[in-house]
Amino acid sequence: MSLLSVRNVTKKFGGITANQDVSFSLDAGQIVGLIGPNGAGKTTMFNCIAGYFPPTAGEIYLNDVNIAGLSPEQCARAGIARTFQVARTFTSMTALENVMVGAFLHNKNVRAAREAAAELLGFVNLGKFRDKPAASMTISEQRRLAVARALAVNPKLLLMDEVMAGLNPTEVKETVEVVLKIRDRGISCLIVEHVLEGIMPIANAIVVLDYGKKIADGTPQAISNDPQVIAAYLGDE
Ligand SMILES: Nc1ncnc2c1ncn2[C@@H]1O[C@H](COP(=O)(O)OP(=O)(O)OP(=O)(O)O)[C@@H](O)[C@H]1O
Repeated sequence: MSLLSVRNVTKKFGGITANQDVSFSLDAGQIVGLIGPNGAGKTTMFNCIAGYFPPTAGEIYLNDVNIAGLSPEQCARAGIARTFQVARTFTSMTALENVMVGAFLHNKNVRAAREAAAELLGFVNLGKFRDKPAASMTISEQRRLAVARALAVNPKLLLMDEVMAGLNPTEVKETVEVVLKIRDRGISCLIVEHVLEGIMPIANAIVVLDYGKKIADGTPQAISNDPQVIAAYLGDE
């Protein structure tokens, strides 16, 4: 059985159809990339999966539970965590405190939350920032901090929205290594990304959206050779 199964999801905002009859699935232990041109509906799909918007139609199964229409907190408790396109770090708080915010979802004990947060900071290679304000970190470091905070809710599935955008090649490599470590920890990853050199080498599958519709779904190699994908997206890279 798939971990995540998106079934015929449509999301409309008034007259705009941001997602139209989109279906795809992701198995446990997989990294799946969600790509497509600006405005294709990628973030909207994330928002539907993570409970920020109810889909207008369709179902979203996490294992055998239909989570479509649940609140963000209910989705988080069901096992879905996410990062945002613009990293929402609390800049005046320390790195450790930022991650503790996530840990408190399951752990009301401050000491246990602090220990879990410290472990996760080390996991994303930010241990040295533990007691430093998030404002002192680079964009790349703040994105990994947001990843650590999302991991602190103990997800089965992590949704990452453009964590590699605007990073230099070294930073992209560091982020890719963290994504692989997350997968190796048993957490599946669904990643919206325009940085194809980051996502293509590590994804089990790529789902391509264009004008709200799914136009392709397959291995990175199959997607790279798909004429419709090249015309809609890869052609103008
Ligand atoms: N809250 C909203 N209200 C109205 N329209 C919205 C809302 N969110 C998204 N849209 C519209 O839905 C469409 C899809 O947008 P979305 O942000 O999901 O695309 P995207 O693929 O994530 O784009 P990008 O790569 O630029 O982030 C766009 O036409 C957008 O204007």
